[in-house]
This record gives sequence, structure tokens and C-alpha cells, in this order.
Amino acid sequence: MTALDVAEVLKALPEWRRADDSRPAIARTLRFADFNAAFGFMTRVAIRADKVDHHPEWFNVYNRVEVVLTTHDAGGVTQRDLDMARFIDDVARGLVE
Ligand SMILES: C[C@H](O)[C@H](O)[C@H]1CNC2=NC(N)=NC(=O)C2=N1
Repeated sequence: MTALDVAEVLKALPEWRRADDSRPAIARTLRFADFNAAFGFMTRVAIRADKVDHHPEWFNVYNRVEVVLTTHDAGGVTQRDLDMARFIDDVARGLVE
């Protein structure tokens, strides 16, 4: 799968930024009402990730979830990351603080 230009991808994803470690990856921080809401979100994303065989890097503390998306096989951001970011935005809508 072809790696895309990160700046172009970010234009389509206003909630996302470059990963903090400057890898070719995109990141979003989400804050939920509590752990239950955060883990519910993670569960929905996990089920999707396994279905499409594209898995986020993520970190959770209580109500906060940090998500990083990149395609390891391609060494960059691809359409698979863009699709997953959109799914994440859809799930998060109405749930994030
Ligand atoms: C063998 C398996 O299909 C691959 O390792 C998949 C699994 N999930 C993946 N997830 C992500 N984010 N990037 C990958 O390159 C990737 N590759």
C-alpha cells in the first residue's frame, strides 16, 4: 500500500496531528467522561481493527486515550490509516468531552 503525504492526510482530519515523535504517523488525543466511556470506545475500535487487520498504537489512562495510526508494513501513513481515523472520529463523536 502506498504511503500518503502526511500533511495532505491531516487536511482531511481536523482532529488529528502529526505523531509527537515525528514518525510518519498521525495522532489524536481523546478525553471521555470516565474510564467506562473510554474503554467502550476502545472496545469498538478494537473490534473494527481486528476485522480490517489494521491496528492502532494506543495508550489509555482513565478517561484519556492517545491514538497513533501508521501502516508499519508501508513505513508511513496510508489509506488504511485515513479510513481508521474516520472510523475513530465517528465512534468518538458525541462521546468525547
Ligand atoms: C500480518 C498482518 O496482516 C500485518 O502485520 C498487519 C496487522 N496490523 C497492522 N496494523 C498497522 N497499523 N499497520 C500494519 O502494517 C499492520 N499490519
